[in-house]
Formats: sequence, structure tokens, C-alpha cells
Amino acid sequence: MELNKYQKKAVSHVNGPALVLAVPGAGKTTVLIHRTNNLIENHNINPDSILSITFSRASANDMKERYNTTFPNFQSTAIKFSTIHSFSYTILREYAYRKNIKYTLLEGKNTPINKNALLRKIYLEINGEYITEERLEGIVNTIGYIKNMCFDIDEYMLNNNVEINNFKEIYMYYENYKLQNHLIDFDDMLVLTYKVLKEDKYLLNKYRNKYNYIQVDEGQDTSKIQMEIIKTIAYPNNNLFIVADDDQSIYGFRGAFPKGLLEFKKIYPKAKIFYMEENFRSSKNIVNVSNKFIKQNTLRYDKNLFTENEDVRPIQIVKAKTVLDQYEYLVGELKKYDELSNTAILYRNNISTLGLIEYLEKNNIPFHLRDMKISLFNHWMINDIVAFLTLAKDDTNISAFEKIYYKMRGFVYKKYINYIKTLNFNSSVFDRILLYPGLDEEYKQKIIELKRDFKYLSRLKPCEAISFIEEDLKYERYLRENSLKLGYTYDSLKTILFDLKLIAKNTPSIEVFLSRLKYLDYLSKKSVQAKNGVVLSTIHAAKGLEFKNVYMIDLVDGDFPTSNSIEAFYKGNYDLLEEERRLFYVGMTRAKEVLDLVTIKNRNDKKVESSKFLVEIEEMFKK
Ligand SMILES: Nc1ncnc2c1ncn2[C@@H]1O[C@H](COP(=O)(O)OP(=O)(O)OP(=O)(O)O)[C@@H](O)[C@H]1O
Repeated sequence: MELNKYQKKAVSHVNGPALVLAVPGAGKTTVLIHRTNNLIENHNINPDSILSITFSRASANDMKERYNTTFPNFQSTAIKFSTIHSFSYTILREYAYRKNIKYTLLEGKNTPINKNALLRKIYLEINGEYITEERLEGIVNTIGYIKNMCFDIDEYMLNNNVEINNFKEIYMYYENYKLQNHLIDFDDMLVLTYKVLKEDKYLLNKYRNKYNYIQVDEGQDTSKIQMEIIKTIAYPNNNLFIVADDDQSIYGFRGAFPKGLLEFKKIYPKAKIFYMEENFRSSKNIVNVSNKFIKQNTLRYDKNLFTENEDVRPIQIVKAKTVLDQYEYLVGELKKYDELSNTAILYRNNISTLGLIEYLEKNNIPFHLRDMKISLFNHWMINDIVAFLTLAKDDTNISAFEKIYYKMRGFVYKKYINYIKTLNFNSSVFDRILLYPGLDEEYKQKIIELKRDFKYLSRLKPCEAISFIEEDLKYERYLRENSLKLGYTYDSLKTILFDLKLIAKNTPSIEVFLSRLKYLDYLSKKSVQAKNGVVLSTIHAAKGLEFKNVYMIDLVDGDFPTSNSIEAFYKGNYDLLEEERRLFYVGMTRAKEVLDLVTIKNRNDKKVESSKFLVEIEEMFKK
């Protein structure tokens, strides 16, 4: 591969601070590998003294592998390719050894105590209710954000509107618990390492002397604390080489701090800034539109994305009438390809996969789900519907009843549940409630009606059954009243119900429907390992990847960009909307040849608007 002149310039940089600002597909990793080799071969720099920091373990391995294939005569064993976390942990372990402290990790493999389990327990203890998976993710991200931005908790609480109940109490409990038990999570690794470097001169000097040359990939997603660690180690020579694309910074919610890049010249007035603006990945059509699109952001280094690649196929905007039409369209497209691993369907939210997986399976299209941290089929709402149907089929099932008794009409109290647990397990839960001492006739009548309705429910077709749960059993009322408390918009919860009905429509009975859900769950889990199907991924998880064909779906206003970001924008805060735009841009720039932007006009039988971003791109075509 022949490097272009801009890549060559960056590669030949040796001493002092440098920031390489690159566009998507500019060959950032390529440049880092070639520069590493240049330092060693042409400048006699000891491979031991080069530290290359990447965003994830996968990219650290990838970089090492690429180095070895590009320069097979010089194996990379001595060069350190590492994530910032694993680098920090090396320092911290050494510190712990010297001070005779034993830290136990709360995250990663083989941990005796798991971070999520601990936070679930704390949440239950403080708030008296079980936490949803999404809310847990929210807490984890917020804690991460505070640590990575080097905030003090009080300062953070003062300046932010935190939607999680008793967040400060949860935070303090978690911090104290860890402190007392010498437990640390990944965020603490960074905070503690920074502290160690400030306090322990021996370690500071040891690592400063060891790593004379520091390179950072994906600099746009480096957080404040990470940057502080890197700067501290690089001082005073400041042989710091950062490759970044500020337009691809998409982890602001976790504490990524791209503004740090915008200040690079202030921190290092003598820093060299290199630009790499040629995209080697995508067709001219995709590059030109993406370039115009990202220029609407204001907080950025201005760059001019260009390519020598040919036009292949104009970006296509597809407006499906309904969600079903969207799936039909995708299936039609996918059937055109012999090989699917070159094709990706990208979305903003994981929720988009529920109906999609049903459709792909029905059409025998293999798929590969990336990054399924939480199984969608384990979603609490799906568990609720399963519990309703299980109870309908067997009204002695107390564990199903316990999941939903307060989510439907009938006013069943916790004390009744405790009471009926002491009674004969083989009788109907409703009959058992009737035995509770002192119930009045009117209430008993309500319970008898509820029992009758569950019998009726058991005889319905699955799709009608879900509607009956929603309307007659008043599950919809529960969702409407609690959605925000549970961390959702009511519309997004309706979408899950809608997708469940879509699956239900294809099944003849409740039993078949329940086993279909189990099967789809099994398929999704299995697909994480599969390599031969169409790739289904959130845009976040597709970062750094490239595909011949990309379909971005569910491009609906309020979902993408999120309604939060739109509201914040109207109140004068542009950060969130700018991050949404960057995310959209990351999605678009994954495509080499085919890029389809797909929206829908109706969802849950309601008209929805196309994403503002899509409308904007459509306008560009008219000009
Ligand atoms: N000088 C070059 N000539 C031809 N192809 C190149 C050159 N430099 C890089 N490439 C190719 O361009 C593609 C994009 O490179 P790479 O994945 O390193 O980009 P990137 O800058 O990391 O992209 P992104 O930030 O979008 O993830 C790769 O397929 C790479 O092999």
C-alpha cells in the first residue's frame, strides 16, 4: 500500500507533541503502524519505549496483528499495544504490591463480586424496588461520567438534573462499600492510577523513563482523566502522538472529552497538527454527502473529507409506510446478495432488533448480532407479557402472578401475596385471595371477575391476547403511568408491544407464541458468534468497522436524533444534538458502496416524522 502525502507527513513525525486530525476511512491505524516502524527503523528508537494506547482490547490486538503482517521482519513483541485501562492497571498493581494492598476487581472475568449485581442490590436497598437493566446501565454510565470527567459528586449533583431516584445516596453507598472492601471497578482504575502518579514519585519516574514515545488512537473518545494520565506520563518530553477524529466522538455520555482535542494547541503551543482528509473507504457519493452533513456541527475542527474513489451508487432515502414495509424492503434487499457478512443493518437503539429478527428468521436470512449486552428477550416488558400468558394458562402459578399483580387492574396488595403463599399451592391464586380475612363483597367480586378474565385470556389467539392484556387488564395504564419512572418514553414501550404483536400474529396459539420467543432469544444469543450473516449492530458498536452495504433503519425523529437532544437544542444546549449528528455520521461513513437511509411513516398506528437528519440530507439532494 502506497501512503499518500498527508499520511507520509504524519508518519515521519518523531519528537514533540502532535495531533493528527483525520476523517473516517483515512487510514488512522495504518498511519500509527507505519509511524511505529519509522521510529524503530529510521530513528533507532527502542521498541520497548513505545506505548500505543487504543480504545478497546480488540483494537489493541488488531493493531498488533496489523503491525506484524505489515512488517513481518520485525515482530512487535517489545512494543506495547494496550488499552488505557490495562496500562493503568499495570501501574496500579505495582503500587499495590509495593504498599501491600490487595485490590479486587469488580468487573471483567472471574470477579468474586460483580459490579452490576452490587449496584442492583444497593438500588433495591435504597429505593425499595428492583432496577431495570436500562436504568442500571444509566447508573453505570453516570458513575463513569463523573469519574472520567473528574467531577466531585456534589458539584455534579448541583449542575445536573439526575433522573435516577436517590442517585447521590446510591453513589456514596457504592463508593464507601468499595473503599471498605478494597474493591475497584474500571473507572476507579483510572482515578487511582492518576492519584498514584501524583503521589508516588518512584512510579511516576519509572513510567516516564520507560515510555518515551506515546501514541494514542481514537483520541476523540479519550476522557479527561485518561488524558491527564497520558499527559502526566508523557511529561516533560511530551513525545505524544494522538490520532483522532473529533467528528466521530460518540461516547460523551460516558465521559469522552473531545473538547480536550480542541484545546491541544493551548496545552502544547508547539504542537504540530496534521490533517488526513482523504477517505479510502467510501464511494464519492457517500463521502460528499457525509462531508456536507457533518459541517453543520459547530464545535469541531473543520476538515474537508474527500476521496479519489469513484461514484458507485447514490445514497438512497427509503420511506416505508409501516414498520412491516421497512422489514419487507430489507428482506428484498438482502436476498439480492450472495454473501451477507459484507452487509450491515445499523440502528440507534437495540429495540429495533425485536421485530427485525422475527422477520429475518421467517425469511431464512442468517444474521450476526454484535454487542448484545442485554438480551432483548429478557426485557422486563417481555417478561411481563410472558407472565400474563403463563398465569392465564395456569392460574396457580404464583411466581408469574407475583411479577404482574400490581401492573393490572384489581388492586391486589403485597400483603395478599404474602398471605396466599401460605395456602395450598395447587389452587388458583384468585381463589386463594378470596380467602383473605375481612375482604368486602365488592372487592371479592372484582377478584372473581379477574379470574374469569384470565380464563378468557387463555383461550384467545396470541395477538388478541396481548391487546386484551393491554386494554382489558389495564397493563397499558400501568405503562403510561410508570414509563418515565422506569426510564422510557411511553411510545418506546408501545413499540415493544407492537413488535410482540407482530411476532404473535405469526403464531397460532399462546403456547407456540411463548416457545417462539424462547427460540428467537436462543437464535439471538447464538448469532453473537456467527460470522456469516448480515451484521445487526447499534451504530456505537459499529465504530471502526466498514461494510460494502449499509442500511440505517428506524430513522424517526425523536428516536434519532433523540427527543432529549432536540429539547436541549431548543433550550440553547447544542452538545447532545451535535453528538447525535456525529453518531449519524459514524453510521453513514461505515459504508463503502451502498448506503440506504430508511425511515417509516407510521408506527404503532400513529404517524411519525422522519429524522431531521434524513430530511436535511434529502434537501441536499434537491440542491
Ligand atoms: N494509502 C492508502 N491507500 C489505499 N488504501 C488505504 C490507504 N490507507 C488506508 N487505506 C485503507 O482504507 C481503509 C480505512 O482505513 P482504516 O480502517 O485504518 O481507517 P480509519 O481512519 O481507522 O477509519 P474510521 O475512523 O472510519 O474507523 C482500510 O481498508 C485501509 O486498508
